[in-house]
Amino acid sequence: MDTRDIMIEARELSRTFGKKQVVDGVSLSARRGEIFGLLGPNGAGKTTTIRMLTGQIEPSGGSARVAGYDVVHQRRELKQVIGVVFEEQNLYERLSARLNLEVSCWLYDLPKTRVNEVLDLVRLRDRAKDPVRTFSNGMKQRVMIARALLHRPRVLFLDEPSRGLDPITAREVRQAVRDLCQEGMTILMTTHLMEEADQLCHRVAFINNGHIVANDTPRNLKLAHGEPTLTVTLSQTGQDEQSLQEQELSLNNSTDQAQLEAWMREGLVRAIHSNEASLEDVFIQIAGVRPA
Ligand SMILES: Nc1ncnc2c1ncn2[C@@H]1O[C@H](COP(=O)(O)OP(=O)(O)OP(=O)(O)O)[C@@H](O)[C@H]1O
Repeated sequence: MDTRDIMIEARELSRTFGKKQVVDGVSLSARRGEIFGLLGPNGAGKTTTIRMLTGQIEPSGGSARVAGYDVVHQRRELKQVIGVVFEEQNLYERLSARLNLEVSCWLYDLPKTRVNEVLDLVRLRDRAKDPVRTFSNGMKQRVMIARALLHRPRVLFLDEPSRGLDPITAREVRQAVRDLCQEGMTILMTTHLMEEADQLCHRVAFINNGHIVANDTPRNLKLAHGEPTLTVTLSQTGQDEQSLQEQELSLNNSTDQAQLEAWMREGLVRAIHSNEASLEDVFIQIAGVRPA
């Protein structure tokens, strides 16, 4: 792989606040066009890691480069190639989406011609004239993403992009993230929603107590650590369809395997469905705690 394709690279990144070690030796890398998910429970160190990678706070140890720039020594260059969207919404509610973006263009000396392009990227061009206060939370989140894209960043950092959103608006935001990735953007996002990460991220790192405890594709993690199960639909001898019942069996458990063989021999099995382990199951198995 061409090393120029590595857009985010952290090596043994650490951060203490007072005596508290909040991030402890985090190493990770993300390639161009990849959506990388940093997953973990509250207080795990996700936001602190993003704040270091975006040059907002200095690491206490280790190093990191984003789009080739050192996050401590090349902060000015770094700011020009990254976009950052944090959780709190800080839009001008009374102004239209377009005006919100134009104000940012004016503040940062960017061409206003870019506004239509970013509105298209987040699929909000048709609502551009409406005041932001009339938008759903998902639409507001997309305006914030649009604003972070005005200066054509190469790497986008999203902290909990769907926190507090209902499932439909969260889906709109996920679609916007996918669209950006199609355009070649590298995205690092934090989330404690395992299903969201599973659907969206090419690669995820589990972080717990400031440590990365796993780092791989969601599929590999589920294959390596997840316990697949079977849902078996049974009918009891001499009874009709009404008395069907479902049982869940583990594929890695010899007692369950013997049970399934016995049911098959007795002709009780009506249907079998296989269930893949969820990323949440894997997280609990590896980290020993729930992700949220
Ligand atoms: N400026 C600070 N001063 C002192 N402690 C801090 C500071 N910022 C974060 N912390 C502490 O560091 C730990 C990790 O916080 P961080 O915000 O990185 O976690 P997180 O994984 O993003 O959690 P959440 O999902 O709740 O946002 C927490 O215990 C937090 O209280």
